[in-house]
Amino acid sequence: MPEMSVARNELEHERRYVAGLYQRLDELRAEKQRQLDQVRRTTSSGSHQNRSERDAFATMYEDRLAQLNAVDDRLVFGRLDLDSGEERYIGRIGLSTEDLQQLMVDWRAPEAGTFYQATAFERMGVRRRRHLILSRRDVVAVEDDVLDASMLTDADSLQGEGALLAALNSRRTGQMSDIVGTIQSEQDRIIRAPLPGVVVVQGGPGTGKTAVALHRAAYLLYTHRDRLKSAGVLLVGPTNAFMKYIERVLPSLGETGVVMASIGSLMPGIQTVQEPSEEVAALKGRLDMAGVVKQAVANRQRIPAENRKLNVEGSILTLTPRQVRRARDRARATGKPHNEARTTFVKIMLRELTEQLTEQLEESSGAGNTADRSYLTEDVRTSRDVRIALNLAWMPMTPEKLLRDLFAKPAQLEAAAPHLSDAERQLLHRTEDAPWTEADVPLLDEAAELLGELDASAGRNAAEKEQERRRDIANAERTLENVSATLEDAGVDGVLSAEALADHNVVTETRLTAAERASGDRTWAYGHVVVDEAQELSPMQWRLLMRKCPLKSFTIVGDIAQTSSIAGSHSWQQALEPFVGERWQLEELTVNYRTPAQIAEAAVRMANAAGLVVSAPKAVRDGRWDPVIDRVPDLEPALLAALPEELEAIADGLLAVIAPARIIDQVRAAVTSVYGSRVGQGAGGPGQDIVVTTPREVKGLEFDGVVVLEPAEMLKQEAVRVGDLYVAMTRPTQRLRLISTGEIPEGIED
Ligand SMILES: Nc1ncnc2c1ncn2[C@@H]1O[C@H](COP(=O)(O)OP(=O)(O)OP(=O)(O)O)[C@@H](O)[C@H]1O
Repeated sequence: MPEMSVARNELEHERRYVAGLYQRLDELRAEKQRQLDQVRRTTSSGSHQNRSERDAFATMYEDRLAQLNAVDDRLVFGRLDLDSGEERYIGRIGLSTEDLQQLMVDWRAPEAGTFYQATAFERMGVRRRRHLILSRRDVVAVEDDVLDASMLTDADSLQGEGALLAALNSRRTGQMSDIVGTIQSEQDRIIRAPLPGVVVVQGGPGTGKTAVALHRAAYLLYTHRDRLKSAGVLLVGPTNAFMKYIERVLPSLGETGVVMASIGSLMPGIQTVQEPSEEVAALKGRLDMAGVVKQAVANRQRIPAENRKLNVEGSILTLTPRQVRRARDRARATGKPHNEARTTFVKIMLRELTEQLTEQLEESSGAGNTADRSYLTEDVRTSRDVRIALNLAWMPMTPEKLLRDLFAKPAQLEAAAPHLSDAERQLLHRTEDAPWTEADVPLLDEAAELLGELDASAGRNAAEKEQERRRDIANAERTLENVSATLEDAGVDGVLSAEALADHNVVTETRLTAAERASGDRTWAYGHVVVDEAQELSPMQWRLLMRKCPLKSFTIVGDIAQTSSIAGSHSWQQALEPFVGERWQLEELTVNYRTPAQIAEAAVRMANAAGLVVSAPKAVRDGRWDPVIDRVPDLEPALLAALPEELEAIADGLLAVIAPARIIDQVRAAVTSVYGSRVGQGAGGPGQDIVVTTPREVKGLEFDGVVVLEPAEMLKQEAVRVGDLYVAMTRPTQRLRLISTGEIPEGIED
């Protein structure tokens, strides 16, 4: 047969197969919808068990339906032809026929691993790897890697090059997409690394660190469901804009159970802004701030300087410093947090004061008079003087109040941080009504740890809630016992047994509640934490994250060379040593998938000329353009003149104008005056194809075209690092233009 018609036949074959997969997906969807409607129609008889039975099923069906809907786009992307003769299709989820014939394997299943790992040198039983390139539901192309010995190629060559390049060249939308069809083997190794321990993924710009972090979260949830279903996975990124940029990736991989949070939003109920001063952020990020917070709490447990007279219903009692000190020491010895230990302190003090009162009354009314002690205790407890004295000695305290006072009242800061210089204390000073910042979050969390629940009854509520949750789970378990084997629930993998259904139900029940409950609970202990752009974290932020995962199971991704915050890290060793010692493992990503070679090389030359050692990942592709450089007398007219050309070059793709913070407002105003509502912030919103932003905000994002304004200023701003300019120059997927009224930093021009 001529080659062309072979190819056409193959394409036809795949089209038919893929159409069959979609048909099965639609059947499952319809079935789930029907089951959901039925459960919703069932009126509950009102008993707790019936209601929770119904809710458990409704939740399970909703969850499945959401998953089946989310995987519609490019449902399948690969096929393996194995030595055994088996043809194995790889897709976003597993699919089977009604009688349990496997139609497609989930990409995370062990049987799918070879799709990403097999090379011509190490075939792993694979004869041919086929990439299916879909547009919506239709197969538009197939691309084969033939791995048998007679066609031996370079083992390092990229897998599915055509599919990969098509993905890399596609226009950016302001929302990251998954890379599940084209994961490369160095990335796959990291995605499938074992769950325990700390894995650090270091890689230059565009090497897929964020992509790897997200796919790893999905992989871990799939592979270690049993361990992670109730504890959950936390994914932390640098900013809200970044979280928005990546928010669709996990659902498209069929995962909704990950708690995603920016570093500034980790204190439930507290809204934060960026810390306006870098120096303040660095100071608040220092590990010794933990000691300052600790001292501030201790200072709220005060010994009066002298005796104090207290009026209790006309009797005058004496409170001595010695009494307070003894009660304080005994309360501290409980090891409980401040607000909880206060109960002990108050109990001791009330007892002693009641004894004093009893003695006084006995003396005045003659020995042998046995006054009702409980009545006297009440008198002491409700005395205004006593209340004031006990509060002065041991004030109940919220983390917010502690920190507001600490930063607004110089005397308190001096008492808590005598080791700081006057200048440092001055940096921390601010008014009581100042907004919370990202750098405050670890301090608030630290304070919350040391203070504990404000209200003793809050502890009781938590205990009650926990009891209720156990009751719910017990109910769910009874529900499952009641499920008859005839209830053939067609799950994603076809008809399930009653046992599988039981498993599924428990998973669904606890996974959903885990994610929901975890995100509102400051003290939640996660089973795994993924940290993106981790180079920016201050030591105090690390300390906070380490508390969130007592098992110390972390995936940490970042690039030390891109650190732009002065609170951030200079080395992974330095960042992690205080928390996990040497117990972490470094993985590196070496290929730049985002930036064309000409632009990536200019960024590296610039970094090297500025004395920064950067890992220079190998760029996958050449671009059409060298970086364009404009030296101009006036910035704004030059920018406005350049924009039409840039927009045209990227054919209505996404364009970012990155400017130093000093001029960002005027630049935004100038661009908006011409382009109006097309101009957005962050990664851009719907209908917005131009973004005006600072290097700091652009971290982790990417655009088809980038215009960098005043590059020399971005370079100069950072005394020892070129982070900002390096970050800005490595954002484009197609085209870079630099506009400067001053110098062009060394190295950019070849
Ligand atoms: N295997 C792959 N297949 C297709 N696209 C990929 C692959 N790996 C990475 N990419 C794409 O390359 C771009 C850069 O990836 P990503 O944002 O994860 O890089 P990064 O290392 O986090 O970069 P930075 O450090 O600059 O934030 C993204 O568009 C991503 O989808």
